[in-house]
Amino acid sequence: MTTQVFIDGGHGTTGIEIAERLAGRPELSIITVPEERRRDAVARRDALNAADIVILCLPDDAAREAVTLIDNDRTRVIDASTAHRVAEGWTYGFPELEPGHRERLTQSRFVANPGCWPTGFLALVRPLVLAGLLPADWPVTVSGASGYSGGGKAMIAEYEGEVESPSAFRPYGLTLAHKHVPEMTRYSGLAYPPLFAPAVANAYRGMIVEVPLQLRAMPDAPTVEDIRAALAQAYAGSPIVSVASAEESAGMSGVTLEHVGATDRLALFVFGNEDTGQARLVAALDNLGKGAAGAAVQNLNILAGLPETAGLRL
Ligand SMILES: NC(=O)C1=CN([C@@H]2O[C@H](COP(=O)(O)OP(=O)(O)OC[C@H]3O[C@@H](n4cnc5c(N)ncnc54)[C@H](OP(=O)(O)O)[C@@H]3O)[C@@H](O)[C@H]2O)C=CC1
Ligand SMILES: CC(=O)N[C@@H](CCC(=O)OP(=O)(O)O)C(=O)O
Repeated sequence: MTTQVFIDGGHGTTGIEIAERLAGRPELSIITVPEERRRDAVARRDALNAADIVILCLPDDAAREAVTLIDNDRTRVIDASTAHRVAEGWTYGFPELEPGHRERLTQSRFVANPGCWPTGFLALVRPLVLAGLLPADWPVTVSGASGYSGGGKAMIAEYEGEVESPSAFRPYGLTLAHKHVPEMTRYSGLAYPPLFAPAVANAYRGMIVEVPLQLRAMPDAPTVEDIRAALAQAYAGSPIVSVASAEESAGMSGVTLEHVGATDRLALFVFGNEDTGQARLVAALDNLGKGAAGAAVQNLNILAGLPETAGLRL
C-alpha cells in the first residue's frame, strides 16, 4: 500500500524542494492541488484529509489554519513552519537530537520540522550539554550566515531583482528576539537563551552556523579534543551528520557557505587552539536541505516506516 502525501504550500520554495525529493518513489502517492488553487481552502481541506501524511510549507498563520482544516484523526502532520516547534502535543523533528528521540518520532502524529539555524546549533550544542561538557547555564553565542532562499519567495525576489545592489553580507535579527531562539533554548537544554547573531549572504542557498566557546573558562575546562570526541561519538554511523577529524580540520583554511552544496548533509567541525583554550564549532548545511526539505523528507520516512534516507541527497 502506498502512503498518500500532500504538501500544502507545495508551490513555494521549500515545497518544491520536497516534491523533488519525493518524485519517482513508488511507495508514495502524491496528492496535488493545482497552483492556481493553492490558497483555496476547499481544495486544501480535501487534500489535507485525503492524505496519510501532510507536510505544511506555509507561513506560520497558514500552517496553524491548515491544522484546523484536518477533521479526521488519522492524518499525520509535518509542519515546516515555526508555528508548532515548542507547542504542546508536537514532537520536534530532529531525529538526531538525543538517544531515543527518533523512536519518539515514530509514535508521533504531529511533528514540527526544525528551523534551519537551530538544526546547526542543536547538532553542535545538544551532545555537549548531554555529556556535561557544556554547563547548562553557560552563556552561549551562535552566529553565522545563510543563503537568501532562507527568507522564502519574498527574500528571493528582493535579492534577485527588487534591490539594485543587495549587500554581500547583512547581519539581522537585531532585536535579539529571532523566532528560532525558543526552539534553540528548549531543545539544547540550556538554561538561558543563546545570544543569536545571524546574517544573510548574497548567495541563494547554503549556511554556516558557528558557536565559539572559551573552553578555558569553563568549570571543567574541556579540551578541543574532548569536544570533537563528544560530537564524533554522538553522530557515529550517521549517514547524514559527519564530524571532521582533527587531521581533516587541521588541513582546512576555511569553511564555505557551499560546503555541502545542494545536499541534505550536515557537516560539523571543531576548530580550536589548545594553548588558548578556545574553540570554534561550525556546522555547514544547506538551509533548503537538512535545514528544511531534507529534514521534512527524513521525518516523512520515519513516520511512514520507510528507510530513513530514502529520497535524500547525500
Ligand atoms: N526557505 C527556507 O530555507 C526555510 C523555510 N522554512 C519554513 O517553511 C515554510 C515555507 O517557507 P518557504 O517555502 O521558504 O516560503 P515561500 O514563501 O517560498 O512559500 C510559501 C508558499 O505558501 C503559500 N501560501 C502562503 N499563504 C498561504 C495560505 N494562506 N494558504 C495556502 N497557501 C499559502 C505561498 O503562496 P503564494 O505564492 O501565493 O504566496 C507559497 O506557495 C515557512 O514557514 C518557512 O519559515 C523552514 C526552514 C527553512
Ligand atoms: C535568511 C533568513 O531570513 N532565514 C530565515 C530562517 C529560515 C528558516 O529556518 O525558516 P523557518 O524557521 O521560518 O522555518 C530567518 O532567519 O527567519
